[in-house]
Amino acid sequence: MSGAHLDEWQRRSFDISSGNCTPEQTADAYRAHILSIQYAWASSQLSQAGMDSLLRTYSERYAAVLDSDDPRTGLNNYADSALHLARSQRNHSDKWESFLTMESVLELPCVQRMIQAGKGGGGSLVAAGDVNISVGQESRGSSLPAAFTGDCSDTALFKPTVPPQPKAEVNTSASNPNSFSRPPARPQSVFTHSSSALPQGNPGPAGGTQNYQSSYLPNSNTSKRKNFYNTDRGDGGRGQQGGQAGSDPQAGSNFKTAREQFIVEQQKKHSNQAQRGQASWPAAAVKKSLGANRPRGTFSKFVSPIPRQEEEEGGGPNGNSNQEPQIVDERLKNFEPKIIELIMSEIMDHGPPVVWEDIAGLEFAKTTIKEIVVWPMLRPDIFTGLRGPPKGILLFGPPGTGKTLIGKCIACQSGATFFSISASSLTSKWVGEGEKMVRALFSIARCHQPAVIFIDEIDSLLSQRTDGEHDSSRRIKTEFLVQLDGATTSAEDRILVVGATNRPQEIDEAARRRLAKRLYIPLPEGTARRQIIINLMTQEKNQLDEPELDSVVAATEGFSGADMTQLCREAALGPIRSIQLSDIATITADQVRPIQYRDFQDALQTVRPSVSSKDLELYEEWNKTFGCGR
Ligand SMILES: Nc1ncnc2c1ncn2[C@@H]1O[C@H](COP(=O)(O)OP(=O)(O)OP(=O)(O)O)[C@@H](O)[C@H]1O
Ligand SMILES: [Mg+2]
Repeated sequence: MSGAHLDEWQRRSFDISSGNCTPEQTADAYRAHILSIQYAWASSQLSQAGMDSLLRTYSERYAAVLDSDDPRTGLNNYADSALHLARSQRNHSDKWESFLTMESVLELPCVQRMIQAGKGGGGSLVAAGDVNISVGQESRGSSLPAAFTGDCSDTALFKPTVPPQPKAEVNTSASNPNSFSRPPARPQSVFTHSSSALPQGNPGPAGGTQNYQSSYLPNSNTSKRKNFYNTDRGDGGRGQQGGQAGSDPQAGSNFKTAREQFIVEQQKKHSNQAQRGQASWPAAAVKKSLGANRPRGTFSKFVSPIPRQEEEEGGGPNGNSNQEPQIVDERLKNFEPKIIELIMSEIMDHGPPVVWEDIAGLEFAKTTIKEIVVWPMLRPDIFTGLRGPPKGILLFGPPGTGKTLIGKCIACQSGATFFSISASSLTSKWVGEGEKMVRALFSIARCHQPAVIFIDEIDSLLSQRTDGEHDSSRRIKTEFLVQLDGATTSAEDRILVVGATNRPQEIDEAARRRLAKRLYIPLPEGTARRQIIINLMTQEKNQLDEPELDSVVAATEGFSGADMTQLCREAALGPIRSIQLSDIATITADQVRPIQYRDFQDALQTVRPSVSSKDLELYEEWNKTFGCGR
């Protein structure tokens, strides 16, 4: 190779090995390597054997970058996300149809140009600035050039309403089975380079539309280069059309670009399905393009709307006896597995079990929640029509009064699928992902009915919408309101949203309306505080008698449940503090003295109520205005 060429090669190799390259840059560098190898061979700077071996190595590396769905090393994931972003525009409407029909695609100016070029014969099908999709020459017996036929696999992602007619004449089932390129999820020729700034040249080897020509290549050996291109055209043709082999059958005989392989497989599948009278190849294309080989873990059933087995056995989506997973797939097919996985990880199975008796006081709130959550879940047949439970509950009150505890209790006692969602799990740095998460959350909840979606600190998610706020958080809120309103849920859906907050005044008024049952969770009264102490003290050795207990209860007026817990913890440390330092290493657990009244007195010196009376007034006020308590 020439010096300039080698310098360039060296620079690119250094870039790749530096580890600082993005997958796109790595792919570009490999692509450039491949071109350099071809040009070096065409210019007699490289032997045939050398070219074969180098080409194989670098094509494999390039294909690995294309196919890898690791976002740090591959492009497949990128395509996956991008395509999902595009597809998510469909929202929940299963009846959505893309405007991309066969007719509308045919009317596109660039397609018209290609058709014209194809009809004209001999002319270039693709202009220099045009995209990278040509895979060969005009298909025989078809008015469409093969370039366009290949492109159909891309548009198939948007499910054209008119399924493309099978084109048996371009079926290339006789293609080389030894191909080492896997079908790419990102359908792009290995040799594709779409830069319009580069001079137009002949298509590169293996049928790619490579228009790139290195400016520093020596001009010698023009005839060989020409021959090379002719050879490779033939080679590409072999893949696409079963045409004549190139002058050197060894050259790239095992090589097929990832895109070629992809198209070949699509066409094969397409013609098979056409023979069976089916037209489901767009779905197959989606599946292929989105890296179906990715390990999906336990959530695989949500990903693929049409299982591969079914396709190959000839059963259509309706011909399967296993109907239930199909329905689940249908409802979740618009969501990325990643998002579904994230939401599923928020399902709370069983934490430490909490029973209603663990919650001291709060009788009204507990009864109301049982009415709304537990009974309707048990007897949905009775709780219908006007008796139907509300779709949303808001638990509000000072900090530490047991709102989260109630949430945990609902999780354990309701028998519903319990999603415990934090605002942070619904927000994402990716634009558009936040609202997708919200949509996915409700869709998954719909699939796992009856379901309770518990959102702690809901104020951070549904605070008042302001002009200055970030657009994405605004969209998340809007999506949430839409979902809460049940516009996309039917009346029979048994999904309950329970929000908890200690800042009810910050909640958006639209959200407030949707959380119809607003329950005040106040500071515990005397009996509740007493109950908390008894509950906690039964687990410990203590010598607290009734009058002492009464005086502790009296001394803790204004304490929240959390403050009471803190007081008991502090008092429980009293016996430990009374142990001599010299004994602490040797004393047995039995020798630690029981907790006594004096420990509580000491603890009361350090533990103070965490809620001020001024704050309390605000809650009381809000409860009077918006609360549903008596
Ligand atoms: N009514 C109660 N009965 C028993 N324990 C309680 C009660 N209220 C609070 N606690 C105790 O206080 C701890 C904190 O309560 P929790 O986390 O439910 O408060 P919260 O109302 O969610 O507070 P925040 O608004 O700050 O989130 C609980 O783990 C529990 O130990
Ligand atoms: Mg809480």
